[in-house]
Amino acid sequence: MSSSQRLPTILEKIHEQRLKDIEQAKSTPGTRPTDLETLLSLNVSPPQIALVPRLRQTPGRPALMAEVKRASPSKGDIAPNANAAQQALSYALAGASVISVLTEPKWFKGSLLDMRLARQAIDNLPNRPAILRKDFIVDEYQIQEARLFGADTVLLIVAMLPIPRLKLLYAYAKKLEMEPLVEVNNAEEMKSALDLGAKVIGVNNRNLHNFEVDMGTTTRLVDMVKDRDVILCALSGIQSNQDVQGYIQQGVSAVLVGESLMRAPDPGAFIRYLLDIPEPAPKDVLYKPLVKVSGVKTPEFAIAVAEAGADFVGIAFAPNSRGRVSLSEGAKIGGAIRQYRASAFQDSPTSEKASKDHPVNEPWFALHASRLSNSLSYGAPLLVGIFQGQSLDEILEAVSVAQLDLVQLQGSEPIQWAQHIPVPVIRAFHVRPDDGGSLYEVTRPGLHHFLLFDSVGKETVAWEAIKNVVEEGKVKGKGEKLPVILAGGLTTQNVSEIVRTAKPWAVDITEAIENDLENVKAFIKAAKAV
Ligand SMILES: O=C(O)c1ccccc1NCC(=O)[C@H](O)[C@H](O)COP(=O)(O)O
Repeated sequence: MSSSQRLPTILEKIHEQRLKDIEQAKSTPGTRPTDLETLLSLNVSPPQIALVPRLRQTPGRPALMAEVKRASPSKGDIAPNANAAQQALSYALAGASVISVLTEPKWFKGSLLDMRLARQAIDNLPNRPAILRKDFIVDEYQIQEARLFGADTVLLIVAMLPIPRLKLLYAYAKKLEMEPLVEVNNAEEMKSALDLGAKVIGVNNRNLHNFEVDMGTTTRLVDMVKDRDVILCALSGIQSNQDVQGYIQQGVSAVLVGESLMRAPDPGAFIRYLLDIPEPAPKDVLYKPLVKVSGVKTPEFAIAVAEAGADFVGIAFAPNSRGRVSLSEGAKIGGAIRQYRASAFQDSPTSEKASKDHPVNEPWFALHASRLSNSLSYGAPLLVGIFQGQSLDEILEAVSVAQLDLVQLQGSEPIQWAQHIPVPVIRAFHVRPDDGGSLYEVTRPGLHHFLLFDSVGKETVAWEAIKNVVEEGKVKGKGEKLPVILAGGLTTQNVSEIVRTAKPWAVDITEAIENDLENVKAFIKAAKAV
């Protein structure tokens, strides 16, 4: 024990239970200490990020540690039906720097699986928050579990640990490249944390003897860390923007919020309120879709299509495609597009310097759609190679020979191939009118970058069948639907109406209309006339 005070009863009980849990896990085949050692040496633990720089990314406002907490000893059930992955994703998209996941099952109704799923839900974000295993850590074994289940850091509670044990656990966490959050509740514990060399110290406003929350607990300890290289966090009881503002004025750098976030009907909106982050502009408005013209067979026609305002030029390498091009024809079209782009780039005003800010977190498909839309600002189209039933080697050869900007896979290829192709991938799905909810796999983030919905045969794409999937792309509190490319049966006559109802990110006209440039121009005009 670190102080002469008796451990609070609930901590004693939790401590005792956690020791039993650890013993049981250690004696279970598959999770014995030697198993965990082997798993760590195999590098199967997900890659980690460093806590301190992640917490320092938000100059001008405190970093938020947003907690997944279904229940607690002091409050009983808080949000017993909460979904850890969904909660974590909404925290991450709203600007949390850390997702704290309570993994204690008995009093907090949490688990390591919760933490793993929370991690998976945010894994494809370009600037994901760090994952904190919030538990009662008394053994190195729990730190190993934390790493294997995707944590970037762990909590060490000074009140629970004799100083020599605290030192060993702190050193072990550092050995696994985790800077722990060290929790204190009074000046004596703060001194122990500082002596330890802790870089991230959290002051718990909750008195663990009687559960009373005194928001002044953090305030009284602020001076002890002044002028030190320590990130000070206020933990517990934070419910309002005024609470956060008060701590900022006192020099607190981070706040940890559990219960009030778990009770908020819209956690994203609540985070924006807590941190004074403005509401994002709604994106679900009518905007001009991008246009992809596919089936281009010659360099001359590719340039004419580019000049007509197409955003993508599609060339088909698929053997059974009507507009099939050979590798050498593809190379000539690729060369022409590169040349066209170089002259468009020279004519355009000097580009803005790339932003040095950290990337903003957006859902996977929205992120890639907005990045690509921004990259089109030079007015030159991107070249897409379309493949069906071909080997990965054939695809890679065509990417290199024709200098493709994107690859379109027509659907029968393994979904993981996107990981092996060095340019972004559009995945096509052929939709039958009765496909309804069977399209969930297509929206899996982290593999292909863009979704193209095509019809089966010559019909117009069955928009109604995929409407729900596209609408459900909306992430709670973010209000964005899935950006999709629509193809199949689109014509100059029907495209305006489809754009108005389906609001696709892009539309595709296939077969390049037998080199009918006037039709291509009319299609582009109709698609963009919203
Ligand atoms: O929350 C409890 O009742 C509790 C009881 C005993 C030990 C720990 C406990 N909570 C863990 C925490 O540190 C809080 O979950 C965390 O600081 C968030 O607090 P809040 O925002 O008040 O939910």
